[in-house]
Amino acid sequence: MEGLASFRAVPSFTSRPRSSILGTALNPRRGNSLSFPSSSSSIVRAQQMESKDDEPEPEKIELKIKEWENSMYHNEVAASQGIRIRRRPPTGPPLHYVGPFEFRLQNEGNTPRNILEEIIWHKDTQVAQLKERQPLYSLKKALDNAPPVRDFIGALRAANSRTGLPGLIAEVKKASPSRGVLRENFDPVEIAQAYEKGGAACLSVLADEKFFQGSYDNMLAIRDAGVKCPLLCKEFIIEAWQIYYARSKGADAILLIAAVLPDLDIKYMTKICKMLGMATLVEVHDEREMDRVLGIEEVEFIGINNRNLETFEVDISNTKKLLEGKRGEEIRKRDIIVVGESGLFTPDDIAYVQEAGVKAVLVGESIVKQSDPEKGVAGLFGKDISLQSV
Ligand SMILES: O=C(O)c1ccccc1NCC(=O)[C@H](O)[C@H](O)COP(=O)(O)O
Repeated sequence: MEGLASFRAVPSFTSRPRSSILGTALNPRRGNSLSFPSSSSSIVRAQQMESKDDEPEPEKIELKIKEWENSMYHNEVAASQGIRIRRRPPTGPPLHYVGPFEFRLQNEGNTPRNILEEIIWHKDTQVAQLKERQPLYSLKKALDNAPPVRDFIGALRAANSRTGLPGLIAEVKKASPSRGVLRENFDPVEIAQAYEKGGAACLSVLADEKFFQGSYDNMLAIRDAGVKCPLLCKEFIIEAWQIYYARSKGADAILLIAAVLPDLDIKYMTKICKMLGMATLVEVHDEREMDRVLGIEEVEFIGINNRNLETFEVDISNTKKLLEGKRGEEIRKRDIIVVGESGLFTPDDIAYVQEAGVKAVLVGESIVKQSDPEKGVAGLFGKDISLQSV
């Protein structure tokens, strides 16, 4: 069950349908025809093969080829579902792929189209390195020593019934690409304890280091300090391996972003989470993503992000828009818990998304920036929602 490679049958070159956007070239090593992305602006460059001494081992070449095939296949499937984020830079087939030639796309370039794509490309490289250090079989063993899983969705439902307000997922976030550093004096445990005292039902802990200055150690430290709120590992998940990793660090829930993951990945990863007793928050931003996600029967927990992760634009009316009409009806019928995410600052904002139909909210900036985050929670809701209050 490790990653996509073993989950899907990787289509062979001969059996794979060749769409009009695919170019072809001869693969002398396999004696058949291969496909690589091409466009009118892409010029394929052929170079002389390096000397024999420079050649990597055949197994490594094979692995690179498989990775590249997978990534091309992923991009095709993703694009057919309207996903614009590419998993890897479109550098073309790996070196030695086609015998004496190295193919490389030129004008497509290695520049990510937006911040989300940049994050995903970085994540892809990072996960590959982490997996080498700790393969899935050893990670699975580590789960025996992981702290027990807590009921994330149950905690949100309980908070919602207790206060009559959306259950709060309070975010432990030092920085973000759109806002820069939010809090200089950042003590994750202190902040988590303050949120809990203030009445947060659950916490979201940023794990990404490069773009959010977060870490898995923060999550573990928060758990070790005795914080009882269930924890969402706020990470950009692209492989099943990351779910096991998050669990080993004490996560009770993970986030899957529909703008990044094809339906089959969402389905597969949701099943893994269920098996591990974890909750899966599936995040959408537009109608198309919402419809895709509602088409996946395993999904029971949906986040509507008011922030466009490609442009950073924030508009809380997005939550209302995606919950109107048939979509809202379906959500209520299936008793799916919806979380309103991002850009929530005032009691009026909370009332607005509650009116739209959310049972929970995910809030970072407005409360993490307060000198006293416990009071920040009360300020956000316009009243004390701590356990002592009700
Ligand atoms: O916040 C960003 O700049 C960002 C950029 C790229 C990908 C994700 C990003 N943020 C994740 C989130 O949506 C928020 O951390 C979360 O919903 C809380 O939002 P806020 O209350 O506005 O801090």
